[in-house]
Amino acid sequence: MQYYTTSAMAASSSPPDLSKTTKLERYNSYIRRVNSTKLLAASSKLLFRATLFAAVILLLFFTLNSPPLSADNNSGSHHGHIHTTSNFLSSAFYGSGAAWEKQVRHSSTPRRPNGLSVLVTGAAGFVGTHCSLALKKRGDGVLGLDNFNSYYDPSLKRARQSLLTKHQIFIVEGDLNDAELLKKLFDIVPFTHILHLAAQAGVRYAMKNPLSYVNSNIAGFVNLLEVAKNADPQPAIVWASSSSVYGLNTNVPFSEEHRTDQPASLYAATKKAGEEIAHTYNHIYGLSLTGLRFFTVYGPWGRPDMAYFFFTKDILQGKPINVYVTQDDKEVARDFTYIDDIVKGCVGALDTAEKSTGSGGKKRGPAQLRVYNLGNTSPVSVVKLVSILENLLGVKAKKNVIKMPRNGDVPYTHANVSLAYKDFGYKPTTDLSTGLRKFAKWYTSYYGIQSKVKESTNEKNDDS
Ligand SMILES: O=C(O)[C@H]1O[C@H](OP(=O)(O)OP(=O)(O)OC[C@H]2O[C@@H](n3ccc(=O)[nH]c3=O)[C@H](O)[C@@H]2O)[C@H](O)[C@@H](O)[C@H]1O
Repeated sequence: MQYYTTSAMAASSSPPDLSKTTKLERYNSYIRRVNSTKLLAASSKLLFRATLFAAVILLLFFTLNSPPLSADNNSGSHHGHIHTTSNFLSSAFYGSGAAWEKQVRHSSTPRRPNGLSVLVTGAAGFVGTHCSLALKKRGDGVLGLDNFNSYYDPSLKRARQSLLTKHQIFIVEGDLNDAELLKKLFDIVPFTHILHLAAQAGVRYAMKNPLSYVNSNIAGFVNLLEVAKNADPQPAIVWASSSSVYGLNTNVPFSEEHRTDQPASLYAATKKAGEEIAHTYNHIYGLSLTGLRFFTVYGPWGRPDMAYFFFTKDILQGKPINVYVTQDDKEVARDFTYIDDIVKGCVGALDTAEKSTGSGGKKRGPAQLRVYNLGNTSPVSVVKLVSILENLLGVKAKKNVIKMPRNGDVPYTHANVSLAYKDFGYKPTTDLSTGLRKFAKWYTSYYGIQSKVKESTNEKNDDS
């Protein structure tokens, strides 16, 4: 517009023609009017869009701040989707509402004198759920953290969450690698302890998705330790290592001073890395750290990726199962450990954990660093496990006995637990038949299966 005016004036060499000037002025004023109308229309469009955007954000904010959904949704894939969204939004929105903060505080507050205030990572997992309930029952404050990933059916995790909600335990939906979210939690609550159970579990899956192990068991753990070391007060940390760190060790029963430098799977290697990382954070920052080497934990609300669980499912559905034997046709065996015994071990470790000595990222003195076996001290072969299940379920299994593939599995585990016994009275009391009966009862009731679990078997005394 400016160009038109200037060039028109510059082109005129004769005396100014007033009628032309007036026309020009009229034209200019017309153009200005048109422009200002356009501007008004554009800005009201912009205003409308901005309002719409703000409304969507507010809607999201309130949706994410509402209390956890009851957990009876059976659609696994949906949960996978929710998980992605809330991870993305967790620190920006989920962790900033007043209602959300109130839930976090309420859940973490102990209800007994000198009660602990524990952040349980992996709270919607198998061991996490049981430990959270046990701690809450005795009056400790418990806040859960879980990313509800879809490694196995997330509807089972939602059902566990529902159980925890009934007991006033709140689970924050977020990822270990979300440092902002973790910091926020420590800003709100001065946790005395972390029970760190979130991990990428499973020995064989490590060949399919190796990076998920690095992401959760190494990066996630370091992220948690970074936040914990900067917290003031620093919490004491008890965390899940694994029997798999013994790898190819043939010295039995496995004792804490045996070698653990021959992992047979990437899973084992990441758990072993966790133990070394724990040493570093203890050494530099004075964090109190206790690693618990769990031996093949089983029981009600268990993990569907574990053999006892999917054997039960397949036996009941009449599907064949693969029973591994070693390359020289020997039976493969595990020191299967019942969940209630593991819970007692976790609580014992928490109760005897000394305080961290540092604060705000600075060490003030030497701190406690411990590692314990938590097993059953009584290995049982997989062949025997299957026969107990057949007996309990009253169904004959279709067994394919095959040589163990090269998948990271080790042939045998057996725990020596005298150290845990000495330090916090750990003493496993549930044999495999008793524990599997409890599992089978839960399984049939949870999945609504008519099959009646036998009240007693003759297996009780021949497990070992
Ligand atoms: O103690 C641990 O630290 C680990 O315990 C658990 O690993 P594992 O002891 O390997 O349990 P699990 O997979 O149930 O296999 C049981 C047995 O069945 C055999 N097995 C398995 C599959 C199959 O198809 N056939 C079979 O014979 C198999 O060879 C094995 O002998 C946890 O999953 C792991 O997260 C970790 O915590």
